[in-house]
Amino acid sequence: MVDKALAGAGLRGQVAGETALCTVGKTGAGLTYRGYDINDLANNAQFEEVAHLLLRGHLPTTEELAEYKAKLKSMRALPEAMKSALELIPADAHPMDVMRTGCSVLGNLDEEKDFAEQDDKIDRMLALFPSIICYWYRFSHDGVRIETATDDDSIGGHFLHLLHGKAPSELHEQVMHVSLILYAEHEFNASTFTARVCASTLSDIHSCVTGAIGSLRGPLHGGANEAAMELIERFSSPAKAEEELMAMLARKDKIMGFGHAIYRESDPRNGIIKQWSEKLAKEAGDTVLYPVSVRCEEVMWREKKLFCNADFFHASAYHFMGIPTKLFTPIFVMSRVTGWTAHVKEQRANNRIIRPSADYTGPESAEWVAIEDRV
Ligand SMILES: CC(=O)SCCNC(=O)CCNC(=O)[C@H](O)C(C)(C)COP(=O)(O)OP(=O)(O)OC[C@H]1O[C@@H](n2cnc3c(N)ncnc32)[C@H](O)[C@@H]1OP(=O)(O)O
Ligand SMILES: O=C([O-])CC(=O)C(=O)O
Repeated sequence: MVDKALAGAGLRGQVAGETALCTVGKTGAGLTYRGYDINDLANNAQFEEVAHLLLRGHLPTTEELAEYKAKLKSMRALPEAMKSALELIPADAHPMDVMRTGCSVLGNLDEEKDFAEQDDKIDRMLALFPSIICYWYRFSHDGVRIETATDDDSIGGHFLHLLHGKAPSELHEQVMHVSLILYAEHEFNASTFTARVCASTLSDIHSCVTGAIGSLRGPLHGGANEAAMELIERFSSPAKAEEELMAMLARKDKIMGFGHAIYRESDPRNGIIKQWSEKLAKEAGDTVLYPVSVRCEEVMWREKKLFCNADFFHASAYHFMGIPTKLFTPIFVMSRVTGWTAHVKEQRANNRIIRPSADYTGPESAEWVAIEDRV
């Protein structure tokens, strides 16, 4: 990959603040949340433990985890006014717009009146986001009004249960834990920075998260997992994938799910989700999608030294669990809400309004022309 100078466009390489939450690429390819290596977290933890780590500052004890999960579980029911709002959104709406609207509506129904309420508001968003997307999806696509107050043990299990109308297998619930852990936090990425800028004006927590959802929606950020799926499902075999990818590269097309703003040689989340995707492929009896994905990875590295980021193998993994492509990025929201809000808390605890400067490139001075004299 071209080793661009870490300066200039896109604020690359510039330190824009401090955080105790996460390091990205500090030791080469590493990723840590509050000092814990991502491999240890993904291999051993449940997503709720990681949420507790990010939001409460430490890994929970058994009692703390049980209490935290019970609290989240008790908050899964949607308010009637939220259901009415979701029922107004058409089936062809973009699910990330549904998430954005759902979050904003929640800000009206459950306003954060004081920062002392932040933890409760955050927990409610964490508990409600799967309910919001699944209620809208099932109502608009299947014409059913689902009950969202399930007794599922985990957020990922709850999501799959609401989506498919039945409790998930152990394997699928486990993959959801891993996926939600991998997506939970990533330092000053675009959507988190959006949340921090909003927080720096002392705005409310729902505004911070609503803005962050908008930033995550784009295909250069969270939207890449859906774009990656749309790419790989076009290929009927690894050979076909190679042929078409070579043509895309010759056209200088951007290949979604590859490359990264900070990592230079690999994304540590890729190897983890790739392994789970392979397991799911075996379970599903897949002989095309996973081999196609592997060939894409090989070709991109061979030709361009571009590597898969967190999004690429998430596409096939989610697909094997029967998740519709358009719900991929909303799952990212269900996870990253922990990172976003941990950053909002951090920003609030040591705040100064974020307001950088710009190099002016416009005209030096312009002479006023009355409207009737303008051409
Ligand atoms: C969870 C996440 O948000 S991870 C990111 C998800 N996004 C994607 O997968 C979208 C595809 N990837 C990209 O667009 C980019 O790699 C980004 C947005 C992630 C990073 O952008 P940048 O920091 O500008 O990339 P970087 O400086 O490393 O790019 C170096 C060169 O490689 C090229 N390049 C980078 N990624 C790709 C790609 N996926 N396909 C083709 N070429 C690429 C760039 O065009 C650039 O070439 P140039 O110097 O001729 O303009
Ligand atoms: O850090 C970034 O720029 C994007 C990313 O991988 C993430 O937000 O998970």
